[in-house]
Amino acid sequence: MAVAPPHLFLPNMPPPPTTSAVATTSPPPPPLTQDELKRMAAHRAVEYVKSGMVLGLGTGSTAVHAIRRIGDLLREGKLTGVVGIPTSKMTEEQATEAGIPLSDLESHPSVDLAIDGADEVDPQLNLVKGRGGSLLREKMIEGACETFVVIVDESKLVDHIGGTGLALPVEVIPFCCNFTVERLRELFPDSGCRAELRRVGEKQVPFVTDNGNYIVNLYFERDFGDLNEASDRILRIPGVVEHGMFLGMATTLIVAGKLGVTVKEKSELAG
Ligand SMILES: O=C[C@H](O)[C@H](O)[C@H](O)COP(=O)(O)O
Repeated sequence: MAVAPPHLFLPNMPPPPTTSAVATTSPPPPPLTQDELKRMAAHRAVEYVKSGMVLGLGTGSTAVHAIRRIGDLLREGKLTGVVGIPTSKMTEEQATEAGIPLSDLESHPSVDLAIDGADEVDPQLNLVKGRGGSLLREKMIEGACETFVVIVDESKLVDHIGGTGLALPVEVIPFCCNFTVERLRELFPDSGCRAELRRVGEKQVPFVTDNGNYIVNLYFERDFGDLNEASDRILRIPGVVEHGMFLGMATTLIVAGKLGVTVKEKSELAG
C-alpha cells in the first residue's frame, strides 16, 4: 500500500514511518504553498473530466491549474473530444495556450461539467465569486452545467459567506453608476454595508469587466441575513446586472489543505 509523503497525510493511507533516523537526519520538508494546494484541488477535479464532455472552464489562479491539466491530458491522448467554454477572456487565452478546443453557450447550451475556484465557500456550498471580476460569465456558464465542481484551498472556507469583511462583488452598468452605488449602499442599513466602485491603476479608473461593465464591492460589518433574500434585493435594483453570490449552484466541493484533499458532494448535505 502507498505511504503518504511526510508532509502530506492523505485519508486512506497509513501515516509515514516515524523512526528516529528519519526524525533526526531529515529536516521536515517545507509546508505546501497556497499555489500547490490550489493545484492539488484542481488536479483532483480534472479526474471528473471524461472524453467528449462539454466543459465550463473557470477563471482565476486555481482554475488555471485545471485548464493546464486538461491541456496536458489532451496532448497525451488521455482525453479526446472535449470542448471548453471559457468564463472570461483571460481563461480563453489560457485555454487556447493549453490547446483546448473552445466553444460558447450558443453552440453548446448544456454543459456537462464546470470546474472553477471561489473566493468564499460556506458549509452548504454557497459561494462568493467574482473578486477577479468574472462573475457574470461564470454564473451564466456554471448555471447551465450539470455538475459544478468548486476547487479551493482551505483558506476559502467560511461559516457565512459575506461575513468575512471582504468584498461581495456586484456587476453594474456604467450608466449613472454612482446612483447605483448609492442604491446598493442603502440596501442593508442594519448590516453596516459599505459600497465602493472598484477602481484600478495609478489613475484609479473604474475596473471594467469583460462585458464592459463596472464592479461595485459591498462590505458588511454585520451579517446581512437570509442569502436568497439579499440576492433578490440586490438584483431588483435597476442598473445591477448580477452579483457574486452563487447560491445552491455547486454540486461538488474539492478542498486542498495541509492534511490532504477532501471531496464534499451537495447530495451528502443534511436538509
Ligand atoms: O472573478 C473571479 C472568479 O470568480 C474566481 O473564480 C475567484 O475569484 C477565485 O479566484 P482564485 O482561484 O484566483 O482565488
